[in-house]
Amino acid sequence: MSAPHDPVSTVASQNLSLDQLTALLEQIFLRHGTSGDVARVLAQNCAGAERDGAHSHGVFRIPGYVSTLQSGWVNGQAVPVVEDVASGFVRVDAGNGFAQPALAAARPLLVEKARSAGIAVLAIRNSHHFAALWPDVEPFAYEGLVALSVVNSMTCVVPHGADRPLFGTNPIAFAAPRADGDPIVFDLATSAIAHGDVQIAARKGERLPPGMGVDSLGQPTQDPKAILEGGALLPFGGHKGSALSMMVELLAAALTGGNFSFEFDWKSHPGAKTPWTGQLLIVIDPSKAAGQGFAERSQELVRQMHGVGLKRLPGDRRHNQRARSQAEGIALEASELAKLRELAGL
Ligand SMILES: NC(=O)C1=CN([C@@H]2O[C@H](COP(=O)(O)OP(=O)(O)OC[C@H]3O[C@@H](n4cnc5c(N)ncnc54)[C@H](OP(=O)(O)O)[C@@H]3O)[C@@H](O)[C@H]2O)C=CC1
Ligand SMILES: O=C(O)C1=NCCCC1
Repeated sequence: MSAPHDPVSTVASQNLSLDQLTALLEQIFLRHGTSGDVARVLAQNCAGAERDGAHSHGVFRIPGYVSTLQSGWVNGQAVPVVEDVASGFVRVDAGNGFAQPALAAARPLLVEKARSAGIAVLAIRNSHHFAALWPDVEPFAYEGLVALSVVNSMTCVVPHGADRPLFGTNPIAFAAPRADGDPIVFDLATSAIAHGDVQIAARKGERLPPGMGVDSLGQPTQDPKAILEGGALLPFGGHKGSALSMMVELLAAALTGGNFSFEFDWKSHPGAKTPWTGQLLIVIDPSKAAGQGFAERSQELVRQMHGVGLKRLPGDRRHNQRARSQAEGIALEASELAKLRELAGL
């Protein structure tokens, strides 16, 4: 591991390769009771998020993973049970384990079904998702498939027109191949801001932009601590984001057999940090569609978007950061790296 000094800020940082960071995180997961399979999948996911500059769901989340594992809230040894239920439908019971190993276990069958039927659904229940959602969909697009996924989280968002929280931050991620470039990918919370970004702002002592959340009295606030301590978030885009959040609850929980965001009680389980919910994926094989090749059509859309002055597509920032991380390594603050090494028992 090299140990350069960040020339811009006064914070010392160290740069790790993706393999080095993945190995370190894998060691942490193993040390805190996960199986080898679970450790590998979670470490790759989390290191990939950090590499792409998705900081709210990168190594920032590791203490939360450790806490939730130590508390016994989640089963780090769970073996997902995959059920082949219909020509276009796969179900997985994640066994109170993490969602990503459940997806990994079901993935070959899901892809086989999507390619033969043109479309396939994966319904994951009894699962914990503590990560960014784009890593779950992006790989499908690199294989020429279109993928959409939703996952619900924990009650902290006030539905539009209501006065108390009910929904989770409920992200939606979408990935589609294009002919000439990285896939088109977006991944967004249906809350005005992700819960992780509120935690990061609180930690840094920063105020939030207006319109993100309310305090414990339901009054608008820009103080992240007031949102975290008895307050709540708002959906993005008023009634529109609220409707999407409701849809996520229906697809990720009602359709999968998982918990709604309001249905699990982690307050009586000290140390629990991970929402115990469900996840839905829809995978489409665009080669079954009519007309010109899908990837060429999506490339044409991108060309037209650039033609009207668009500079940044969703995913561009991540891919630029990925290229930087590949060239220079993944920069971690020295104190952050020291904490990870301690958790790994080094
Ligand atoms: N597991 C869970 O339960 C939850 C996870 N999350 C995760 O939190 C993460 C952050 O979510 P959120 O804060 O909503 O994400 P952002 O608002 O930062 O970004 C949402 C999407 O919009 C794109 N984007 C952002 N700004 C621009 C711009 N100016 N022009 C064009 N595109 C833009 C991003 O691309 P780019 O990435 O390239 O910036 C991204 O695809 C997500 O990964 C989400 O999955 C959130 C809630 C719950
Ligand atoms: O940032 C969020 O919002 C969440 N991320 C991980 C799971 C809980 C909600």
